[in-house]
Amino acid sequence: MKILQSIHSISYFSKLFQGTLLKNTKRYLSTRTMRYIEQEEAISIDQELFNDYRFSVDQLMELAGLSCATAIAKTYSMEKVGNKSILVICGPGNNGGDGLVCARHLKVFGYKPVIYYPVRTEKQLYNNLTTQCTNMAVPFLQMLPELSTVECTFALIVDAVFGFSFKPPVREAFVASIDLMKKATVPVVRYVAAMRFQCIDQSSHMRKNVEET
Ligand SMILES: NC(=O)C1=CN([C@@H]2O[C@H](COP(=O)(O)OP(=O)(O)OC[C@H]3O[C@@H](n4cnc5c(N)ncnc54)[C@H](O)[C@@H]3O)[C@@H](O)[C@H]2O)[C@H](O)CC1
Repeated sequence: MKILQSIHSISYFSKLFQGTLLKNTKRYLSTRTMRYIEQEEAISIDQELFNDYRFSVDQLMELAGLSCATAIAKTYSMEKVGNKSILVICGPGNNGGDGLVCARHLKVFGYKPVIYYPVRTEKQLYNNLTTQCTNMAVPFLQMLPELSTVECTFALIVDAVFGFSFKPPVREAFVASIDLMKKATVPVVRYVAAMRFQCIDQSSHMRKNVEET
């Protein structure tokens, strides 16, 4: 299995704080080996960004989505993707919001994102994000495509289903999406947005250590 990663977001944070690194992130930024972080660690980093640094949800979500779209553009050039689309599967929470932002930036970069967003949460933030995608001609699918359709139509899948508020087991509305991502042979892109790490994983939906490339 080949795992690719980008350190774009880490250098972004280094620059942002001009050496005054967040106490929770410091140990990650000081090492060259990246890894997935645990749920509690991700939550505490987010809390620090909100409470100590006074970031807003919109700001963090924009950074997460842009970082993910940037990592995709660096890893999967327009030439590699060719005429194919990118399927962005969005969950009901902020991780899904990150996915909507990612889709919008992918469109700006010249890709053809298509969104599957089966459970919409009625909040102004998400309504605004879906309006932006609609107005930018990013289509929303009413149904999850079949595996065979995914394999021939999409160059990759962006997994923006759950972040750190996920509590197993997966509920009915997302079982098919998770199953599709497990079975698909096209690359599945996912990220740990709280750290703005971009981890691009070509196979399963399970948490793994990230190899350095
Ligand atoms: N904290 C922030 O404001 C930001 C975080 N970012 C990213 O968002 C996620 C955390 O967001 P949150 O909304 O807390 O949670 P999730 O996206 O993980 O989803 C919660 C959502 O999912 C439902 N749910 C939970 N478990 C299940 C399940 N087993 N089956 C089905 N549905 C489930 C739950 O009911 C909620 O509706 C964080 O990881 C970051 O990636 C943003 O980057 C910026 C702001």
